[in-house]
Amino acid sequence: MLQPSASHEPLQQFTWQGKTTSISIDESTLCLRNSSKTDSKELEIPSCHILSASPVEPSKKNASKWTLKVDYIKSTGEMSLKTSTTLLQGSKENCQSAASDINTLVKSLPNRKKSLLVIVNPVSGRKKGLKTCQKILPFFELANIKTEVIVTKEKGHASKLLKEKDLSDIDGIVLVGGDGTYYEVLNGLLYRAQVDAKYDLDIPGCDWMPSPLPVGVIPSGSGNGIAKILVSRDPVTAALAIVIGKTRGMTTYTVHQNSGKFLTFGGLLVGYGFFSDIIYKSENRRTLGIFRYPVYLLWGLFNLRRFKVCIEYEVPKDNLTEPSEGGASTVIKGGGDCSVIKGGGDSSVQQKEGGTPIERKEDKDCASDVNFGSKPENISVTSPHKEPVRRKVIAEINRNNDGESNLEVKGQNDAEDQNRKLSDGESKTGDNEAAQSVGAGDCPNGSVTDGAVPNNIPKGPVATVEFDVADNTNGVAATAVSGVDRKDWKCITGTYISFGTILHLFELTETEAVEVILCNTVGDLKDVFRNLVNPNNGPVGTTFKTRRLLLEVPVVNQDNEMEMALNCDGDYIILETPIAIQICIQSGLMNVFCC
Ligand SMILES: Nc1ncnc2c1ncn2[C@@H]1O[C@H](COP(=O)(O)OP(=O)(O)OP(=O)(O)O)[C@@H](O)[C@H]1O
Repeated sequence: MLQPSASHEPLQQFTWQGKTTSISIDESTLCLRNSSKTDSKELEIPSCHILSASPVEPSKKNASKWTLKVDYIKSTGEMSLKTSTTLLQGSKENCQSAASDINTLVKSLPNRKKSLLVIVNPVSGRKKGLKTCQKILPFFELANIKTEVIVTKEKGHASKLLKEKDLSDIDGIVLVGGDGTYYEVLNGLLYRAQVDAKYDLDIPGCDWMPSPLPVGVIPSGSGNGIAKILVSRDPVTAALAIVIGKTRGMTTYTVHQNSGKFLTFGGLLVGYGFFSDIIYKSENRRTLGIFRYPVYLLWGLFNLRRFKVCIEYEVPKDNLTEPSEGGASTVIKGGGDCSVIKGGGDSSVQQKEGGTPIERKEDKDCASDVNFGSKPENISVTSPHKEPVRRKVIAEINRNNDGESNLEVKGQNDAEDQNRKLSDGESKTGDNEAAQSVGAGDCPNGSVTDGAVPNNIPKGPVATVEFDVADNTNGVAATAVSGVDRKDWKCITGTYISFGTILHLFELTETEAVEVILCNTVGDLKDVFRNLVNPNNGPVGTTFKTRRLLLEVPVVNQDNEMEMALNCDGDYIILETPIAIQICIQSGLMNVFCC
């Protein structure tokens, strides 16, 4: 039997387009050469583009020539793949042995998958998931890739399935759906990877285990943002890219509550406000298909909600991107040894003696308070509200002989102290060395938003300290987030109509940093949509890059009802209490088929 040759030795002589032709194949290329001319290549096909080869009997009984049929993938433009076929005539033996050799070689290619689990969302987009699936399955069959098809029965099915199913015989997942289906698959796979590795999901900022299997996306949703970025919105191109088998790592994020409690994985964008309102509201009008987005976009523009937000973010060491100019934000650069700060309309900043100088940029339009604690031990105190309603809480500090402090809340003071408004510039400072973070859970009915544990407390159970506590009904989030080393962090506080990483996640798989876009004008929003179409349009609103951020948002709507949807990819989760959340970004966690 003729073996495929690593040095392009011809397999056999055939007739191709009327010319005597030799065919050779190695790991990189299948090559047809005109035998009469040396070195004249007639057709070259990358080996990974070959679907399969088969010997075809002559249709006429007495005909001696058989046909070698080679099905392969052809690029027909940028991000467009089609199938094509070439036919060669030869003897029965030549056709059979060449077909067998080609198939053996293709099967041994490292990127060629053998068995795929296909998960179909029958309700995504225009409910064409099953039809789309039927359209693409023959390509996998042609490429001798086994498939197992599972049609989801309800929301959450895909995620649950991937958490539980035996996947040992499967070497790739294909989803037929939209961004929400990708979100489910990603959550199922990454959750499973952490559980298998016995990782505790409630530890933000961990180096998570990557997905054990690559994921391919066959677009069948409404927006299909993920499909567009990875390969194409054309299902055939997407399926053929999976056959070729090239993969890459994808940036993903985890969302945690202030306490560290894990909320979700995600891989496309995360946002609240305008974007999540559109997704959340339009969910009830799925019958409109993709048109629900423009309809609710208009609705959203007429019902714009604005949010006072405080974001603290880590500055990536290799990528010190300053927030773009012009945003309604206040930024403290440098992050010297400053401690504390407090609510009220105008912020006050105190710098510790001998600390790194603080440079402050301020936009006068911004009603904001800013604080940035430079040391992990510092309490960082901020309030996203201009005039927060506050309550006092009496807490007792116990300091043991090793200098460790414990804070115990003893209770709130009486009604006359409630709703006390802090005067501008009023501030408390604590010594950096002794200060400790105070979490939301430490206080009844609210979150500590101001205060630091003074250092001059003698050892032993001692002091009583008063903390100002944000009133829950005001929706002020906890700000003293524990357990985060914020040495190289910055803070932006302002009023925004939305927030998101807006697809840029995909572009930044190598740098480990993602772009955060804060929109504070309708013009910014317009630019965001322009960027969705063409991500190279440049910065929008206030833009910065980071790997990790703490986000504090009030979650009340105008009627003082708790309601805030956090939009994660094509899906959302409802936040029901004032919340500070951590978003941690890690590159390369998801392995995805790409072009
Ligand atoms: N069998 C099912 N019945 C009802 N909902 C399902 C089912 N299977 C999956 N889902 C849910 O359907 C929702 C929509 O899916 P998906 O996001 O993929 O489509 P889409 O919203 O049309 O597309 P896109 O997010 O790209 O705009 C997802 O939240 C998913 O969890």
